[in-house]
Amino acid sequence: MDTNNVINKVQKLLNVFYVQQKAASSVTKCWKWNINEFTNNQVNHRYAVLILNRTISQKQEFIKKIWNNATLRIAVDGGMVHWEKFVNNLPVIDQTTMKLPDLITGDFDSITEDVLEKYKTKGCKAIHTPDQDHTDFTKALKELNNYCIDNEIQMDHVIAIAQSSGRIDQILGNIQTLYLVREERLLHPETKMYIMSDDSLTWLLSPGDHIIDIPEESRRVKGCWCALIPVGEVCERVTTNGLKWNLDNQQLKFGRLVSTSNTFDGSEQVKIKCSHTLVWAMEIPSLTNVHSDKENC
Ligand SMILES: Cc1ncc(C[n+]2csc(CCOP(=O)(O)OP(=O)(O)O)c2C)c(N)n1
Ligand SMILES: O=c1ccn([C@@H]2O[C@H](COP(=O)(O)O)[C@@H](O)[C@H]2O)c(=O)[nH]1
Repeated sequence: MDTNNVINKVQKLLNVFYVQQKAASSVTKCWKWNINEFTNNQVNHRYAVLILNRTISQKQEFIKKIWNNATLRIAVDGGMVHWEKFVNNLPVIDQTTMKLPDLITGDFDSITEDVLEKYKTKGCKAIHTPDQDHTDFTKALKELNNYCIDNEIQMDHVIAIAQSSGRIDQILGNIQTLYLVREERLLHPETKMYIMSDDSLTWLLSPGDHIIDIPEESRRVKGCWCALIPVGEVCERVTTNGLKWNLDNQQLKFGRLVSTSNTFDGSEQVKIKCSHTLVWAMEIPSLTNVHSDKENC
């Protein structure tokens, strides 16, 4: 075969590859979000829980269950101190039932030395992540991924327990971590990543179609909030179903329209089609005691 023939053949192969890639990327992706898989401890779902450096504000019963049923438990730096406080505040009989963290990670500038030593002695694995160009949260997810690869397991969900109060740099930094999970493939692409803050869950909606199962309580409790926020980029086109204030092929953009204080219309599912990435956040009242006085619909 002469050189021209070889070049022709390679070009044809490249064309086929290019057409296949284009076809694959033009297929709209559809994501199904069923948070009951971890909020209600449904069996057969693998998830990891991380405790970030904020007070744990969810109900004790909820945290006990989600923590003990997790496949992997990580305390991130000062998160370890909050976890210890949480356990010490439980009735004595419950304290012994709490599983230990599998990993304690971080640059260790917030955890106290005595707490770190105490849990190392109890057998928890401590991983020092000193890099100062990434947050301890981001680095903890890298360690989580290493753990999954080493142990040949794949998580369905990863839930980081934080708070949307206090330091605004940390609040936005945590959203940045959600973006890094996708952009830098910090986790397996099928693993869904959430931030749980007080009585809400936040996650990223990538361009495509999304079907979110709405827990019964979020539909029933009057004024349960949800939001669609174009944090990382302008979202040129958004269409929704299942919200009180639906969008119809509209643009979401800071300085123009941002969908905060939206709520559900009672449908079992919310459907969202978005051309660009959005931050989705929703209230799940039973996670905390704060809104227990809210009216039922
Ligand atoms: C451009 C730039 N800005 C800021 C920093 C500093 N920085 C970014 S992430 C990080 C580590 C933060 O650690 P974390 O434990 O997540 O938060 P802390 O409570 O220690 O502030 C630091 C110091 C940087 N490396 N580069
Ligand atoms: O106010 C805060 C402080 C921290 N976080 C998150 O927790 C981790 C660990 O924090 P350390 O201060 O290093 O213990 C940090 O990376 C943040 O993701 C927070 O959400 N709010």
